[in-house]
Amino acid sequence: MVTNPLDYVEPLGKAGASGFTFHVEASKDNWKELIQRIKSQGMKPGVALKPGTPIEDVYPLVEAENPVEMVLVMTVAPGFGGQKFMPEMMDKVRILRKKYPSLDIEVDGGLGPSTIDMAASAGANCIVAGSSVFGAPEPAQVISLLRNSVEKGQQTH
Ligand SMILES: O=C(CO)[C@@H](O)[C@H](O)COP(=O)(O)O
Repeated sequence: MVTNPLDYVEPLGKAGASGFTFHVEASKDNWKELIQRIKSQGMKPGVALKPGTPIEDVYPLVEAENPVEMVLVMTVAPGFGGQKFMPEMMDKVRILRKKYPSLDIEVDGGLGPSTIDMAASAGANCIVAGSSVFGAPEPAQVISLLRNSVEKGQQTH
């Protein structure tokens, strides 16, 4: 998480990033400008929210005339890898999936073989996984397992 996301849009666009996700908590006054600039750099805009932030805070950004295309539900406090997954965040994912059936919904923090089914069945279709993949003896196997769980979850939504 950065506090001044606007400063990073152009550098990341020029570096070739395909997406740019900013925190709703850090963009209360300039999210419309951020989305416009992200798209003008050819990137897909997403908005993230911290565990303590109500899900309603992202609705205006999803329903805007020029909307974000992904919502990232943080399942740990932003800061570092290796934290414990917060299952109570799945309520946010379920609410979003019901309200926006075709929206990309990402989860980030503590995702791995023991938690992926909770996220996938709640409706998440994009997964950020750090330690469960990079700490695995066979990272490809963990990635396959995560992917299979999400594909299975998608069939029920
Ligand atoms: O950057 C963050 C949290 O700030 C996350 O992207 C975590 O780094 C994910 O790591 P794991 O929880 O999967 O280890």
